[in-house]
Formats: sequence, C-alpha cells, structure tokens
Amino acid sequence: MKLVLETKNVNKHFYKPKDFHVLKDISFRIKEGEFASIMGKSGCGKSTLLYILSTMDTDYTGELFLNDRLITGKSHEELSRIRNKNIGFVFQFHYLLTEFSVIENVMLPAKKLAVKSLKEIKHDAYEKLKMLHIDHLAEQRASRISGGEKQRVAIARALINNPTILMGDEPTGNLDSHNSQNVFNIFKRLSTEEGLSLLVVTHDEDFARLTDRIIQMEDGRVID
Ligand SMILES: Nc1ncnc2c1ncn2[C@@H]1O[C@H](COP(=O)(O)OP(=O)(O)OP(=O)(O)O)[C@@H](O)[C@H]1O
Repeated sequence: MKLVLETKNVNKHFYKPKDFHVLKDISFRIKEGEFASIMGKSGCGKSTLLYILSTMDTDYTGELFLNDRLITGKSHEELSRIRNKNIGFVFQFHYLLTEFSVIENVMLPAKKLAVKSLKEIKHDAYEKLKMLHIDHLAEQRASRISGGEKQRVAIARALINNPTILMGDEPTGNLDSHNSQNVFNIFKRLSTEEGLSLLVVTHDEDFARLTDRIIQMEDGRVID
C-alpha cells in the first residue's frame, strides 16, 4: 500500500536554555487511508514532532518523506508549496477569520495556491461544506456560528486543496463530548470513504482508542 508519510531516525535538540534532546530516533510510517493518533504525556514532544511532520520546522536531523518524496532539505518556498498542496491542518483553536463569511474562510487556502479560478474554488468550497453538513452556513459570518460549527468550517478549510494527509493538534480539545464525537466521525469517514490519511495528536483516550493506530510517545521516543 502507498505510504503517505514516513520519518526515518528523526532527532531534534533544543539548545536554549541548555541542550535538550527533545526527539530521539523517531521512525514510523503512515499509509494511505490510515487514521493514526499520537498520544503521550505533556512535554514528551508531540507538538514538536507534528511541527516537523507538517514541514514547518526544518531544524532536525533524519529524513522526512511525503508521498514517497524526500522533503528534508528542500527550500522554504518549496516546502510552503508542498505543504499547501498536500497537508491539511486542524488545530485546537479554529483560527477562522471571524469577520469573513464561512465560505470565504474555506476558500482562502485555495486562493493562496492560485491554481483554480475563483468560480471553481467557490464551487469546491461549497462541496466541502456540503460534505460536512454546514453548507447552509456558507454566507454566515464566521463569528456567528457555534464552536462545533467553527471546527467543522476549519476542517472544510483544511480539505479545500484535497490534501493527502490531514494533521490535527488536539482538534477536539475545545469541544464538548458531542462535538468531539462529531469530529471523530468526520475524520473516520474521510479515512474510510475518501482514502485520506489522518494523524492527530490528542490527549483524549476515547478518541485515540477509536483510531486505527496509536503512536505512543514517551520522553521524545516512540515506544509503541
Ligand atoms: N522552543 C523551545 N525551546 C526549548 N524547549 C522547548 C521549546 N519548545 C518546546 N520545548 C520543550 O520540549 C518539550 C516537548 O514540548 P512539546 O510541546 O513538543 O510537548 P507536547 O508533548 O506537545 O506537550 P503537551 O501535551 O503539553 O502539548 C517540552 O519539555 C518543552 O518544554
């Protein structure tokens, strides 16, 4: 099966205030359509790892592959393009532009990529909203929708460029159990029906237990 993400012996140090070996020989693979979670105690290096996997942090040793392509060593411009095209992000906080409409928020990453016409982008954005059952909110200002709806808009925005992998950093951290379940169901559907790969950092054991695989971290290592 096709590999979407692979790390080979990724190591990272922070040098201030003193040398700290934060990630130690991290090697794992995420296959197409796989839904994996990363768990571990606070401070074990989950966010630091996700920052590297998402190509935002280039200060590490080892190798990172995305869709079988070596990413390590590429320029910031190339990384930015690769990231916009291949990786979707969902964070704990939605980071929507609240003075913009829902549909404008979803369209933004596609406008940035500047491959399709505005008409096509708007059409695609509606399709994503429909898939997440929030198309009736398209013209609503993002400040005027509920927390659960905002997170679904953030997911639609993360999907607009049809990424091969969706990464989440505590995407249900701000949601109640009903909305968390909702987000989980959406992620599960994206993996089983659309073949999207998902990698989600979470503290939520109920959430993690339902994913295909838990990558357990301890003190900067993958232990299981
Ligand atoms: N810029 C930095 N400089 C120095 N140390 C850092 C820096 N960023 C993070 N750390 C340290 O690296 C370790 C890992 O941090 P990281 O944020 O990756 O942990 P985490 O597992 O995501 O934690 P949490 O679950 O609390 O979000 C922590 O001990 C943190 O204090």
